[in-house]
Amino acid sequence: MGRGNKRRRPKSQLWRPEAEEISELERRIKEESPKRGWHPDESQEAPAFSSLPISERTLRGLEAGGFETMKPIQHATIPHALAGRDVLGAARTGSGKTIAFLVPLLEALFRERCVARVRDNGRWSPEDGLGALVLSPTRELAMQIFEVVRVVGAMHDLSAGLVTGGARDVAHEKARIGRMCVVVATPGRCLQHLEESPGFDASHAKILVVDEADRVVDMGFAPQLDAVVTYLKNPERQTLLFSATLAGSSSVVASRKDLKVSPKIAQLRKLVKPSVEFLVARTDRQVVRSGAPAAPTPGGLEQRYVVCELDEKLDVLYSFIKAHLRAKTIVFVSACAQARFVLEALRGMQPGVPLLALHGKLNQKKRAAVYYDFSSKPHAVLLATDVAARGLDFPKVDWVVQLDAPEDADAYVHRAGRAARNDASGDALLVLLPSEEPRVTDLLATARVPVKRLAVNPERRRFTTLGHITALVASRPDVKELAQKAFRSYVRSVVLASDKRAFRVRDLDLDKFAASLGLASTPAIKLPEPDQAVAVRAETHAKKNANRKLAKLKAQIKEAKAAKRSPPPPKPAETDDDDDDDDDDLLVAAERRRDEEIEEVEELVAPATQKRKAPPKLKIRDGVDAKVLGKRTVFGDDGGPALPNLGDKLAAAAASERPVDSSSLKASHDDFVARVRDRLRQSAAADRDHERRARRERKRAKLLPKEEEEEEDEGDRDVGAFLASPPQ
Ligand SMILES: Nc1ncnc2c1ncn2[C@@H]1O[C@H](COP(=O)(O)OP(=O)(O)OP(=O)(O)O)[C@@H](O)[C@H]1O
Repeated sequence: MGRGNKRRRPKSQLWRPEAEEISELERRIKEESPKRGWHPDESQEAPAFSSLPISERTLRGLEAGGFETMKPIQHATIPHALAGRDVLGAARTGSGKTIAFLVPLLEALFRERCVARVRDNGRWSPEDGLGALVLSPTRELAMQIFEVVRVVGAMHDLSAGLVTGGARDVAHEKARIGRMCVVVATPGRCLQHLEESPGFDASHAKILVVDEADRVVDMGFAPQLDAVVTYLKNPERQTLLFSATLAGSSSVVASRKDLKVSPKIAQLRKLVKPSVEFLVARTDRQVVRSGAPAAPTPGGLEQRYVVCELDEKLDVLYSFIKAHLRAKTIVFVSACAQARFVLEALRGMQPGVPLLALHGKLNQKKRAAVYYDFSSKPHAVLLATDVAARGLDFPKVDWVVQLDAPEDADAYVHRAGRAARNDASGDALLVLLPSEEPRVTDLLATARVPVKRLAVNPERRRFTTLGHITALVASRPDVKELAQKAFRSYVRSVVLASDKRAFRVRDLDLDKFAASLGLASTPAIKLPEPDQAVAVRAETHAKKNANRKLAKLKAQIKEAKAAKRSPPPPKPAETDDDDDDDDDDLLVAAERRRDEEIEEVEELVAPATQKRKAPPKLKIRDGVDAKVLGKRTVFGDDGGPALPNLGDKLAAAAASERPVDSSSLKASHDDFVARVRDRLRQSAAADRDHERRARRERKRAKLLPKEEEEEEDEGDRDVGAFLASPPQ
């Protein structure tokens, strides 16, 4: 239930008569609404929310959330949206877009439903079904929006529901969704309810909001969005589209004319009226309706990049973490398997800061738990895939480290935008391979991202994660399996990346990379030819989406047959995995696109009949050269050696943990490597057996239906909330 319920008093004591308030609001909106095309002056400070013609209920909700003064994007868009206009709003990450669309949404429903009740003039009312639909590309972002609805809408008599697919029980949602005035949803699950839930009527919905609108298109949700819109039949519908990169980084959209030509925008263009107000917040103070290029990342974000070899990345990360123990850091990697492996690897080294991982292979319950856990911790490291990149508002993130390069400038902007939110300061560090540097820095420069190269002092590279990781992988078959998966996932992400000028597998030293993950041999991997990568990617998606239901049905039939023949296989130890074949999990299919493609392509391109190349032998060098030992990079608090005092202090602190004497280090490392090599040889055969068994079990486990996990989640979380009191 909404917070407003606890403090409810008779309305007469709280509010003046609604009819009176509404007619005054309508009068003010008529008189005070800006002209079409208006945007705030550059010099104009954004005023308080109380200056807007909005209801006391919304004002109190805003006050309760600590929102008094508008942010530039709110100042620019809310007056237009209050006047009932369609809005296309673009502003940097963390600049307050959620409230920019929630305030007009709550106001429109308040005025509509009360007017409907008072005058019975055919406007929307709760009896008409859904009043407003908010679509977000990811579950986490939807959860976050829903939390803001609960705060800002706490004084309104509106019901609100969160519908995001995944582990939730569809039947449970179906029973309730028809009673919701406001639904915050992911596109896949929303469409499913529109198609299947008889009580869910969106035909009178007054408002459609699409948050992270470009991402919705990027993630392949455009067809679902189109399908959803066919259910919204109200000709008076108002549409609000928001995004951080709609107009920002890689594609500058400066006018309505550009809206027509940009293919990505063209897909969204259909959703809004031709008269849409297009507003871009260029800086923290400056809002323009059209205008010159500006950096798409927050002004308070210090952005740097370092260049290192692929096999040095874990050393770089470990050194970074040790130097920033009192920071809250998000580390982006390109695939779930990497997040899981790096988590295990770092945990064993106990760097002295809580470690968490957020990726698409966690079930929804765990993802929510990690989200809240990381949000509440003052210092922690979160290993994340792009699932966490868009729109998530983790409080006070100091650093964003992109350990694997982003696919493009938009992805960079969204990842980096997890820090320096809401006018705070923050730092972003991008780790690039030498082969990636020229192209990626070009892309960032074109997108006007001000990122500076950081020269890392090689003198400060002294330690390695290799010894620990090799021992860990040798002693833990489950971690070894993760390392192999991480290896394959990373390599495939490079092969399947669309920008071939930035990402080329031939530039990678795969043997060294495998060794840096503690693997005795380089895992065999069958890859599509580079010129087939795009086709493989597209085909994989099409197949996956088209065949989900059929695949599930087939799997169930197959499983039933197998059960008749033999007892069920033991459940695999790994319990985090979401079931990729979950029929209801439409969102995750797209959300995990990169990761899932990676998993699926493996099946597509490595048929059992194909001969595999024998994996090369373990490459542990006889001598101990700097590369094999790895390098420890010591960063100062500013991310590099720019502040020598602090950097030296940190280096000394790190050095005090482990001796720096290079000759004794070399001798003990030689000895260690020899022992590990013996152990590896002994365990290699056993590991191969284990791998085979695990692969078989995974295949069988994938065929198991998903109901068990969904039951576990049933009732764990609200599907909806009545913000103040249930609609009459
Ligand atoms: N008017 C305001 N006054 C104070 N704080 C605000 C205001 N509006 C938003 N915030 C805070 O700013 C932060 C960022 O807001 P929000 O998540 O809406 O940004 P966003 O633009 O949607 O970001 P992203 O592009 O990453 O989704 C939040 O913590 C929010 O509580």
